[in-house]
Amino acid sequence: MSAPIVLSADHVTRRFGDFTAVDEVSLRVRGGEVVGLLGANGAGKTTVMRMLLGLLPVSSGVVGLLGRPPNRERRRSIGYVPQNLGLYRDLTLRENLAFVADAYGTSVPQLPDDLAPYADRLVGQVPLGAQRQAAFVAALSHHPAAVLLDEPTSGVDALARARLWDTIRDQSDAGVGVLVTTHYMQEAQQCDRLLLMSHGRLVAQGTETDVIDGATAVAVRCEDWTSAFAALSDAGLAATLDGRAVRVVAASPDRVQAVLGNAQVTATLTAVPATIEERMLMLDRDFTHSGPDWQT
Ligand SMILES: Nc1ncnc2c1ncn2[C@@H]1O[C@H](COP(=O)(O)OP(=O)(O)OP(=O)(O)O)[C@@H](O)[C@H]1O
Repeated sequence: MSAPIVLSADHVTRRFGDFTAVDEVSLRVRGGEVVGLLGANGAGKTTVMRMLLGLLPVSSGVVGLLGRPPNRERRRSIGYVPQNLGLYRDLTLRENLAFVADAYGTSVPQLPDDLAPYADRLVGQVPLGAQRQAAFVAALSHHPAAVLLDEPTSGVDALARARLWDTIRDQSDAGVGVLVTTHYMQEAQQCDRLLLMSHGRLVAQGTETDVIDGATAVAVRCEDWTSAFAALSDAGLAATLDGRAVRVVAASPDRVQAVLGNAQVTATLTAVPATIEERMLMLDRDFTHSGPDWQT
């Protein structure tokens, strides 16, 4: 039997004045799964999370927390780490944890060993990685059924990030449903399922293979990679640089060849599978242009 649905949205829309920040989004998160919510800045991810929690009213549609409309009581069964972490900056780490335990009526959680040196420091005097870890401890202290994490590892080093992901995996192994936003594609690959948002809409979902959906990018190999990159960018193509490797999405190899030819840059072109990030870029361009310039 499948695990229960802990978070749900059905055709949820949120408008701010004339602006539609979230447009007809439907999603489900079940206990035990880690679902990644991806999208460019401003795509609507935080707004979705805040509506799921009932912290922001929907303009239309229905959200569910543990199968019912969100309310204060059901929020007590949820852990939430917002982008700003939600810690009180005028309290120490230890005081923050005591405060949260008091609010939930639970015992004060044990500080992990690596946080012990910071226990009695004010939040603002603690490195960001330790703040994030403490926010996790606080959000998980009452054994929630679902956890919402808004860019939980932003700005922390690789080791701290790996630790936080260990904690996320421990939670899902224990049956907790996790919805997590991230800008790190390596983290997206650790999710069981992905939801891609662009301009308020859900534009793709499923496994990494599902969301990439066979899309390809053009890899450009040439000596003069700086001229290649400049010419492609000047022509309005979506060119990216990874070291000296130039790649282009949403453009045919013929179009890339034509632009490079005009700029008198000699290059070898290969169609390669797109990454998640490139797929997101393509879907964003599909929205902002009338269509991908693949055909042009
Ligand atoms: N209270 C508000 N009033 C007006 N516009 C808002 C409000 N909250 C969010 N928005 C707008 O809604 C859009 C979606 O914002 P949201 O914070 O959900 O995006 P996001 O995908 O979480 O972005 P980021 O990755 O930068 O956190 C943005 O254009 C934002 O400016």
